Amino acid sequence: MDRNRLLTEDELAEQLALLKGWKAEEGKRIAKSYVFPAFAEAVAFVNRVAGIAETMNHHPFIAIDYRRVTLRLTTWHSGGLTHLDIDSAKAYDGEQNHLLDKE
Ligand SMILES: C[C@H](O)[C@H](O)[C@H]1CNC2=NC(N)=NC(=O)C2=N1
Repeated sequence: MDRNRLLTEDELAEQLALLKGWKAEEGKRIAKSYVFPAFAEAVAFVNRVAGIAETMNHHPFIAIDYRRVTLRLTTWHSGGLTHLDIDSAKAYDGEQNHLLDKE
């Protein structure tokens, strides 16, 4: 399957239903905010996200606002949302759960 192909609205709705806390923005991006107990954990999470992004060669927009990290995903070369964005969101959420396990 071509993971660079733009998702249809139905595909996007289906995929978002499988993800927790990710919201579509103008049908072109998906975004999620994660809140951590302290700034240091927020930064550690961003470093994990960076490692995943490099491995997948698919990079999110990242905002760190003290303990809140907001990630935004879109596939630049496709001009919208693809399976690459969904795959990335799942990978980041996996990292997040890992962090929660630690607490
Ligand atoms: C050359 C390199 O493969 C491309 O620029 C990659 C890098 N990371 C990327 N990240 C995202 N979100 N979309 C892209 O189209 C993309 N393309």
